[in-house]
Order: sequence, then C-alpha cells, then structure tokens
Amino acid sequence: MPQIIILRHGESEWNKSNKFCGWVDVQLSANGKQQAVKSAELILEQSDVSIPDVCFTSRLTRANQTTGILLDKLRRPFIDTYKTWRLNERHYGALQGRDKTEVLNEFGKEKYMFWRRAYTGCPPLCDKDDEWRGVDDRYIIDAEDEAKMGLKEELPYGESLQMVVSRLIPYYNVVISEHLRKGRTVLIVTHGSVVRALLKVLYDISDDAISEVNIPNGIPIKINLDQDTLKPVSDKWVYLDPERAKVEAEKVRLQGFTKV
Ligand SMILES: O=C(O)[C@H](O)COP(=O)(O)O
Repeated sequence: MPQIIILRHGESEWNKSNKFCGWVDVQLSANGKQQAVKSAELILEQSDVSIPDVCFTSRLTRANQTTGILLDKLRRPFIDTYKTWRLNERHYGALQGRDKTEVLNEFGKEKYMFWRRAYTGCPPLCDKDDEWRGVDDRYIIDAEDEAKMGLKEELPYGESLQMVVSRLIPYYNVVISEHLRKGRTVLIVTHGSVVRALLKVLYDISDDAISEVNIPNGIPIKINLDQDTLKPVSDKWVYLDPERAKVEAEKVRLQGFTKV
C-alpha cells in the first residue's frame, strides 16, 4: 500500500522569534534540529510506518536541514531527494520579516487572521526588489524541469493558500504520484501552508474548515493511500505523536496573540 509521510520542518529561528517568514531563508533553531531527530525516532518506533523510499522537499534551508537530519537518523541519506519551489512555504509577501504581534496590533485580529488562515487570504504583495522577497539563483534551476512537465514557473510576490494549492497540486499529481502509483513510501518535508494545502486536497476539506487546521513543527503525519485511487484509506490523517501534535498545533494557532 502506498504511504505518504508528511512533515513540517522543525522549528526555525523565525518561528522562535515570532516573525512572518515565508520565502525568507532562515535556519533551524536548536530545538528544530532536535524535532527532526525525534521525527526519525517516531518513524523507526512505529511498526505500521514504512521507511521512506523517496523524498521530496522545498528549496528552503529549514526544510533541507530537517530532511538531512531525518534521513541520516533513518540511515537513508542515500535515497533520491527532489527539491522544488512548489513545496516552498506560502509566500507571505510584504509581511515577510515582520513581527506577528506587531502586524496583529497594526491591522487588527480580523485582517491578521484573514491573511494567516483564510483560504483566499492573500497578504499584501512584495515589491519586485523587496529585500525580503527571498528569490535568488536557486530558483533558476527549476525552469527547465518545469518546462519538461508542461508547467510554467512563475515565482510569487505573495500568496493565499488557494494560490499554493494551484502551484502545488500539478506537481503532486504529475511527479509525486508517479512514485505512489509504484507503491512507494514517499516522504514530503515541507512547510505549514503546504501541509495544509496537501491535506485540503487529499481529504477534500472545505475552504472554511481548512482555516481551522494548524500544523505543528516537526511531528510526522502518516497517510495510507488506496493503491488504485491514491485516495486516503481512512477519513483522518494520523500524527505519529497525536498528544504533542495537539498541544503544538494550538501554539501555532495562537502565534502573534501570545509571545512564543
Ligand atoms: O512563514 C511563516 O511565517 C510560518 O512558517 C507560517 O506562519 P503561519 O502559521 O502564521 O501561517
């Protein structure tokens, strides 16, 4: 049976310091590195979780660091790992680099939560030359691959979750699903909004309901798929540490309202 293991990267330096991050390329915190180790332990401990055959991740350092630590601990540093901007965090536009509490106080709760969680909530866009836009040479490499898939690379200046779904799902359907159809276990190490986008599509979650879903850092999710339809075989995704996931997801929901 094909299985997906989805992981939001470990805590980053900017998760820790309460800043909107998006495409800004920050490092994992010490705690984030520990979470990556713990993720590997959870995968190894649980007999119904397979060791990944192939891995997909973003082009952002915090996801790449998490992937490296995790695969090392799983003793699978050699498996094929594909990197794509399509698994990058949602681009947080002009909010990138700003303190979440300051944005909340400046614009009010409604606007703040619209930008953070509404399905169509697009933050104010970055300017082309904005120092926080977070686009550099690493993204040039993808253009050729994308042409091969018939996809067109258009890097964002700010995105809603809906825009993430549009740039992600063609890649999931064309590239990732090819491995799932072969019955492989696929590890996807990515970012909070991308995990929400994947869950929304896999479980057909409504636009309203997805605004209530918060993803903790560094706790793997297991999803078993039907071999023929590639749809989840159960109606809810499973965290490998459900208790901790609940507590940590609540902290994510409250970011900005309480200092982390
Ligand atoms: O990009 C960020 O700031 C975080 O990784 C996700 O932030 P959010 O939980 O506020 O969407």
